[in-house]
Amino acid sequence: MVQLFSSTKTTKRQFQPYKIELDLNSLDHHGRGVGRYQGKVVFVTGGLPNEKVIALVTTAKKHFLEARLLKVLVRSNTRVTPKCKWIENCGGCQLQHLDSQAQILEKQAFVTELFKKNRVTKLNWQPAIQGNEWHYRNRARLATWYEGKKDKLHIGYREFASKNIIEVDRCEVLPEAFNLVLSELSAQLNLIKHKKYISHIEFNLVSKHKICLLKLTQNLVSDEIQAIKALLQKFDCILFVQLNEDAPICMHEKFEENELFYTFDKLKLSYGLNDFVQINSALNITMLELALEWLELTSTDMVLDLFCGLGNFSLPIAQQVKKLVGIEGVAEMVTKAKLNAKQNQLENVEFFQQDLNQTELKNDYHWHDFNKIVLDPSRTGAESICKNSTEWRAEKVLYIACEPNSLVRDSQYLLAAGYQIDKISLIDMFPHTAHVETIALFTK
Ligand SMILES: C[S@@+](CC[C@H](N)C(=O)[O-])C[C@H]1O[C@@H](n2cnc3c(N)ncnc32)[C@H](O)[C@@H]1O
Repeated sequence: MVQLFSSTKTTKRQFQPYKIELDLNSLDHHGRGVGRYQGKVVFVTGGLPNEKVIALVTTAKKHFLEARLLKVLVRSNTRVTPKCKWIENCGGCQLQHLDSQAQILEKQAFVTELFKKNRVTKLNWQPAIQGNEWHYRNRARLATWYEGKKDKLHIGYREFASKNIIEVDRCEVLPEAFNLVLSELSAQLNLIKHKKYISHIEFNLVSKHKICLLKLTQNLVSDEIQAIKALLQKFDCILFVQLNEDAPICMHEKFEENELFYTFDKLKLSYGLNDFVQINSALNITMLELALEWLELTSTDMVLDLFCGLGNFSLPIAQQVKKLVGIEGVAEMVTKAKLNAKQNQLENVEFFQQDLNQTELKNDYHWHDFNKIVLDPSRTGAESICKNSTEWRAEKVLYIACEPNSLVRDSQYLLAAGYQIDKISLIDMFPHTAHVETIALFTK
């Protein structure tokens, strides 16, 4: 049975759930089936397009209802049996009941529809980039909740749109190596006295290492650390601890920080446990290969990599071009990007720190200097930068988007500046989740 744990007291007025029968015709951006009932839009968790269902309304707002699936009356031929036993509650992989190829088509249709609303109809979709459907997350953070009355630490994921924690003993998108650790680690953590100081557990598969990072609100005592370390050693897993916002500390003397890296071809990219890196590392490689192919790089190219992080796109690009300039907002990431360039003997690169909400390039370069631009912003997108695109001379702009609404908004500026969408592809970075990642090439 699913166990739900809440860390907050609820004071909401009691709502009486009620059953409705309706047809569903699309999916929303959370992966919920969408239909109508008595003139109101209804979002049904667990429902799929082309289904007739009975659903339990759990929230009623002025313009919409939220409901959860009770029974499928007419079943979609894309419905499959979910692999995970927590699918109904866990906020992680809400699309597991939809066939994986149908997930791609639904996500593509969702992006197409967003563009269409903005009067963009020519997209030239390319085949989606896909990797492993399961066990693809190289990095995952699990939440904890300490239940004082029972002196029990619960470990799991947050429930959809809630602070509740769903306790899990395995996860289908975690590497199996960590599934083996999870239940024994949970038992071990429950044996220690100061378990309530553990706020999160993060698993990382880094180069050849398995790492478990415990985030703490207060220090554990030495015996507790030793017991956890010994348990993890059984699984060849390395323990790091991090007290609040301090840097993570490795509990194994022989482990060197420079052992945290990933590779692309012969390049070695080092990073720290708190740095941004792509979570699906296998698909990151495929994405980089596609980016290089679409950019059609030559030895005379001058390339600007905006939101460059620690150089994930910059370094592979720099190997093929005359000059690469990377810009990134976080100073520590700029330092890492510079170190990565140095350790790979790349001398045609420069990295600068700049808040890209400002549109002037804060260095010796001008927009006119670059004939190719890469944009890989976070979810809020690159609006300020793209507003400025009338000034660009670049013949190719490659936009990697983790939020389709931002991509569509920013595309309006690029299109107005004379760019066309040459091609677009879905990157299936997070199968079974509602997350939609795309790569789009603009040309002029
Ligand atoms: C999706 S990550 C991409 C990083 C890198 N391209 C990669 O593939 O690993 C977005 C990056 O944009 C940076 N960023 C976010 N907001 C920014 C801003 N306003 N100015 C500059 N960089 C920003 C983040 O620090 C992060 O490194």
